[in-house]
Amino acid sequence: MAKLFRTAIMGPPGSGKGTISKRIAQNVGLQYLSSGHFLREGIAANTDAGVLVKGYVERSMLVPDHLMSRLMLPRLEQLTGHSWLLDGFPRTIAQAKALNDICQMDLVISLNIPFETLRERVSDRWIHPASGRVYNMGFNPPQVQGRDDVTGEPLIQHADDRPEALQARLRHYKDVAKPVMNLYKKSVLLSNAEAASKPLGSLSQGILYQFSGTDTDRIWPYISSLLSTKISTQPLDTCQPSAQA
Ligand SMILES: Nc1nc2c(ncn2[C@@H]2O[C@H](COP(=O)(O)OP(=O)(O)OP(=O)(O)O)[C@@H](O)[C@H]2O)c(=O)[nH]1
Ligand SMILES: Nc1ncnc2c1ncn2[C@H]1C[C@H](O)[C@@H](COP(=O)(O)OP(=O)(O)O)O1
Repeated sequence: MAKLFRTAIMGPPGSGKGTISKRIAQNVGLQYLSSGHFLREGIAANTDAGVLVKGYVERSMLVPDHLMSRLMLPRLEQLTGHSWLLDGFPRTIAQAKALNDICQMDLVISLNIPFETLRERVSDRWIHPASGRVYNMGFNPPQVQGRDDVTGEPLIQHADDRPEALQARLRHYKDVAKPVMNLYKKSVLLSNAEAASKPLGSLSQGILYQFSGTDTDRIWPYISSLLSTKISTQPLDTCQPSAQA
């Protein structure tokens, strides 16, 4: 049985989840799954899932929990035997509970970034809509201004990244994320044996690590060091579907 590592990254819009996830994926051999990217791929390929979620994503609305879980959980079950990192899922307490029912995560990273920093970043954010590649005109500019590095196609700015829209998204994020963070924050001290004997879905978990700051480059070394510690002390794979509770 291999040592597997299951983690998720949380944070408000523009907090650097995508940027940090890319670094984690490069440093630790794990599968990176961004819910936003996954949904957009389905929409572009016109899959059944894509058709179902298109209306929500086009209006920047959250996809309903039952639908989101129905799409994401089978995708994660396909990754049995792999370590993974989730970005954008679970977003709500209902999604976190649904995920808990199939798998217990090892670590949840939460980014706590001041509003003013978020505002500056997103107003400078440009994306390549087809791939979801993200640029920032100061921090990681494209090689050619206004063009995607890989395809050369034009970059766009999201209407959602306007300051008024950002403020509303941030408020919404806080309301929705708080119970999710509480779920991962609560620490129940159990031995591995005790934990193994409980249905996974019933556990609250002390696995939330919060990082605050204004610069991804300053936060990153702490995350990198946490990951090294966690991965080297990780027990053999404990991620099992929960017993039917
Ligand atoms: N100036 C600056 N920009 C940064 C830093 N870290 C990330 N960025 C940029 O800030 C923007 C937001 O970063 P993302 O990684 O897209 O953030 P996210 O949390 O995935 O954002 P959402 O997709 O809205 O949830 C991007 O344009 C990044 O290139 C930083 O330390 N400084
Ligand atoms: N876990 C989740 N639950 C519900 N909706 C989600 C979701 N993850 C993404 N979405 C929806 C919300 C938006 O309509 C769209 C894009 O989400 P996003 O977080 O802005 O992605 P990205 O940051 O990759 O652009 O997908």
